[in-house]
Amino acid sequence: MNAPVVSLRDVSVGLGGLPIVRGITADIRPGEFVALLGANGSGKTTLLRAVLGLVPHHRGSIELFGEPLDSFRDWRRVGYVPQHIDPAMLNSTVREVVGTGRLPLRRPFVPPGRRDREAIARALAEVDLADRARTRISHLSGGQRRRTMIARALATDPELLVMDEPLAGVDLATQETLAGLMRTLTQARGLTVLVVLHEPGPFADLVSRTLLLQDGRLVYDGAGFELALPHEHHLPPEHVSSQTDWVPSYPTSQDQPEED
Ligand SMILES: Nc1ncnc2c1ncn2[C@@H]1O[C@H](COP(=O)(O)OP(=O)(O)OP(=O)(O)O)[C@@H](O)[C@H]1O
Repeated sequence: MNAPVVSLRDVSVGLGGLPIVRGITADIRPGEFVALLGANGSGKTTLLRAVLGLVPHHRGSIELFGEPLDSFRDWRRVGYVPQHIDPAMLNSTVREVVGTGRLPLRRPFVPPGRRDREAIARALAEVDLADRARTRISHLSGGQRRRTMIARALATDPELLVMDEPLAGVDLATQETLAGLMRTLTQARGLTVLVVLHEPGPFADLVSRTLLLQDGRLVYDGAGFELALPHEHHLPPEHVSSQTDWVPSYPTSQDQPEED
């Protein structure tokens, strides 16, 4: 069996002094299309950001492509589609934004080379935005902005695509377009996908596996979308994180010196 693309062992994340993600253990293998589901505030985005090293985990271990996250440097292999486009990008053109996806492969302040331009053109063509390359982001529809960010994530030819709620805030027709796009991309590129979704929508057919979070804990890990009411625990007890001994590794109010 192939080595996992993402390996999580007893991963816990705390934010602002509160435990947000609690004792997650899961492997994501090459070619899987994994949906991370859960109610608002269940910790989906936080877990995604921990996998990308954007927030620290306080317990457990994370590996990408068999490499511990701390020493992982090959970010070319990972494409990230955040939920929101950075407002600082609104004045930039589609091509410029997609070009920022090449930064893991470029030297700072050096203009894009031939390979960069080819990769950007390929990514734009794949998301059907080649004719919008010079358009400013502020002039795009919601669906076009999503496709721009997907192209940006594809610009390094990643093996793992991580997406945060790509279906949120766009109409059903756009959701279906995005699902069709993902179907083509996963087949053409053999991508492994980890995607946060609120509900399956048009992605349901694509998803090969669902991880369901409830209050930061993994309460379901199974095939497809045959769900799984959020309050039900579907994992055998030994796989469900209890996390009774969770201790934040940063100062709490009890650690503060008392004021006179
Ligand atoms: N920087 C932070 N400091 C403190 N708490 C935070 C911080 N960021 C997020 N949280 C809290 O962590 C919890 C989980 O947030 P997270 O965004 O991971 O959930 P989610 O499952 O992605 O939710 P949603 O579906 O609403 O996006 C929420 O209660 C949120 O308020």
